[in-house]
Amino acid sequence: MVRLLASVRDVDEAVAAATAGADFIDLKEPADGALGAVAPEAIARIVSVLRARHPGVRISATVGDLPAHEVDEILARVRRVEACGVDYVKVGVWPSPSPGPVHALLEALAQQGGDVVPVLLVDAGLDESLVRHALAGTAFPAVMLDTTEKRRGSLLQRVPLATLAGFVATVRAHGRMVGLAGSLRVDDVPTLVALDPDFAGFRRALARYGRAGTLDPRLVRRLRRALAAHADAPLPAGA
Ligand SMILES: O=C[C@H](O)COP(=O)(O)O
Repeated sequence: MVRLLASVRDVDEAVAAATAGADFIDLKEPADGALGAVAPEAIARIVSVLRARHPGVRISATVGDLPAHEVDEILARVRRVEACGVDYVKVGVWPSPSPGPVHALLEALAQQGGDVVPVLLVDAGLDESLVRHALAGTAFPAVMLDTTEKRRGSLLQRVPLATLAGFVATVRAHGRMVGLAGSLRVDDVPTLVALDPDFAGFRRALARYGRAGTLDPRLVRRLRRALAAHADAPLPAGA
C-alpha cells in the first residue's frame, strides 16, 4: 500500500497525524513555503514525543526553502536537523537555468552521508538529469517530487502521468524509496495508488482553512482509508 506522509508543524499536529494513521510524520512549517523549516529545538521536542508515543512512525524534517547555490548553508542545516534525531532530512532541489549548481548540491549532499532525501521541485517539469544525479551512487534512501506553486493544481495535473510512472519505476529500479507530493487531493488517490510510489506526501488535503491552517486528523483518516481502498488499482488508459 502507498504509505501516507503527513506534513505537520508542531507536536499537537504530529501526535494527531500519527494517531490517525500517518506512516511518515514530516516536520515542516507550511506557512513558510513548500519546504518551510521548523526550528531545530522544536524538531527535537517533537521527535522525543513521537518516539515515546508512536515508535513505529518514521520522521522526516525539512531544512527550509534555499536555492542550490547556498550549498554551505544547506549542508549546515542538514547537520543541525540530523542532530535532532529524525530518520530523514528532506532537501528541496530547485531546477535552475544552468544545471551546474544543482548538480553540485546533489553531489555535496551525497558526500555528506546521512539520510538526506532530495525533493525535486517540478513546477517547470521533471529534469531527468536531476533524477540521474540523485540516483548516482548510493547516498539517498529515497527521492521525492513536490511542487512549490500550491494553487496551480495537483502534481498529477501538472506532470504527465507517463513521466511520473517513469520516475517511480526508475527510482525503484535503483533500490530507493520513491515519494510523490504536490497539492495532492483525496480525488487523486486512485491514480496515485496506480502509480504506486512508496509514499505520498500531503499537507493541503489534511488541513482546514488552507495549507497553512490546522491539520484535521479526520482528513488524515479519510486519506488513509482511501489509500487502502484503492490498493492495486490499474493506471488509467494512455498513462
Ligand atoms: O511533503 C509533502 C508536502 O508537505 C505536500 O504539501 P501539499 O500537499 O500542500 O502540496
